[in-house]
Amino acid sequence: MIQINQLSKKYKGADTFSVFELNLQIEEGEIFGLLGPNGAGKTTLISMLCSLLKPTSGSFTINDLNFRDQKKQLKQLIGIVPQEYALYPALTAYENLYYFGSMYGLTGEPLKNTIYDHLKIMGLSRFANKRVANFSGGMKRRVNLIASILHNPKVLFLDEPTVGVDVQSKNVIIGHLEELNRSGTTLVYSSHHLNEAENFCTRVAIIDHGRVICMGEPGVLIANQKNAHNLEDVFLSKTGKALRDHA
Ligand SMILES: Nc1ncnc2c1ncn2[C@@H]1O[C@H](COP(=O)(O)OP(=O)(O)OP(=O)(O)O)[C@@H](O)[C@H]1O
Repeated sequence: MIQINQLSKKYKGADTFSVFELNLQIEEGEIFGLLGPNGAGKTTLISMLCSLLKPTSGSFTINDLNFRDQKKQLKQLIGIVPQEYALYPALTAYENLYYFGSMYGLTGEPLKNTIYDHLKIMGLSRFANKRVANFSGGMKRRVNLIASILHNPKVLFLDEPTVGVDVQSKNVIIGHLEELNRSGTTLVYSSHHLNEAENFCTRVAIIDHGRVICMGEPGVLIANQKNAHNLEDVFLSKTGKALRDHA
């Protein structure tokens, strides 16, 4: 369903490629994890797949839609949960969600009902009419997630959806994502939470320096890596222990 062929990105003025000749196939119904150290290229890859960033070379299709000629149809098919909050702090949760829903052509009662349904599942019903500016990080993450799924996307891209949230919010977010997946949404998610990814993902790709260096079901990767007890052990064996500081 997602077919990525030799996809590369070199930012303007950069010396090196952030994503380099990357090939990947993600099947319908998967929960696919993109893992990798800071600067590995996860956000760059997700941004290209969401048509937010133009590839330098290579190609990809989602549900056989080509990113060059069928961008408009492709955007209707996908949802994006960005790493940064894409919310208007001065608006209430409901107003934010109504705005995002209307961007996908949703209106009136159906949109209103969908918003209230999601707010309820996310434990936010009583905050519907409160300004987002006063929300905690976990509440903002949950509103951010709802904003990206109101149009019921076939594929949802999530860039670190549980970063900076408490365990309670994380459980609600992961639970809702699993429910979405059960009802047919393919999830592609990046994270630094390896324990979470180990339990949540059907398959993961470990990315480093813009390339896939290892891919498979978490359990199989752990079983195949000598002395590995969990995905973090596999990750460290594949990517090393050196810090990835850059400025
Ligand atoms: N707008 C940009 N201009 C130039 N270089 C960029 C830009 N955005 C990212 N990069 C570089 O591209 C590389 C990949 O960055 P990217 O943000 O995709 O990594 P990441 O795996 O998402 O990292 P993190 O886990 O820290 O979010 C890094 O070297 C980064 O410095």
